[in-house]
Amino acid sequence: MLKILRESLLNAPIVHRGDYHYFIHPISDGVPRLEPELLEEVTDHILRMVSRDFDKIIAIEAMGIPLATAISMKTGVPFCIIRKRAYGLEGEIKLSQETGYSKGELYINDISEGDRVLIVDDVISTGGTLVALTEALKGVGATVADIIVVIERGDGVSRLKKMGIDVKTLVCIDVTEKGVSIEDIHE
Ligand SMILES: O=P(O)(O)OC[C@H]1O[C@H](OP(=O)(O)OP(=O)(O)O)[C@H](O)[C@@H]1O
Ligand SMILES: Nc1nc2[nH]cnc2c(=O)[nH]1
Repeated sequence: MLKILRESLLNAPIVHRGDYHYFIHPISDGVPRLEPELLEEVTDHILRMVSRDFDKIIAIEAMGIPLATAISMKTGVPFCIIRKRAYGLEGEIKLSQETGYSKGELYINDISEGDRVLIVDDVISTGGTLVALTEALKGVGATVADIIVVIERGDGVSRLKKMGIDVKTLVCIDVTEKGVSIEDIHE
């Protein structure tokens, strides 16, 4: 299982973003092209790992979007995108995102008290993005049914665990300038 994901990660090129070794992969970048077989392998696996008890899917721009689209079409559940630009709508919530290589703002719209959400994203690294997002959702009064992230690197998952937040991932990798190695695959 997860054969296409595993092989494609082992072939992922690495570039430098400052001191950060950034891997490039179809699921996390859309580059090189995302083949439907890989998207299907990953989203079918996600649906086996999560509870089906959610009424909204939340995707973080940009690379949560193809995952959320596929999951939405398979489940019939709508998705909202946490955007990197403001719309100025009533009730919009702004949060600060900090990753290992970037800082910016994210904007939440159309999530309300009582919503049961599935959060989906491509990568977790420092966990900065998910810490900010889960805190904002708590403020809104939404319930997080599950958080599922395809690729785990770094200590973000344990950082969230210490806060009492469980993040499920499909694969845990290590990244050096030589490339990606697989530490654990959650089949
Ligand atoms: O755990 P963290 O250190 O917070 O990193 C994880 C975040 O980094 C990537 O987002 P990025 O802002 O690069 O967006 P992209 O999807 O547009 O590549 C990824 O999609 C996560 O949202
Ligand atoms: N594509 C990609 N996305 C990331 N998000 C956090 N770290 C990374 C990384 O190394 N590569």
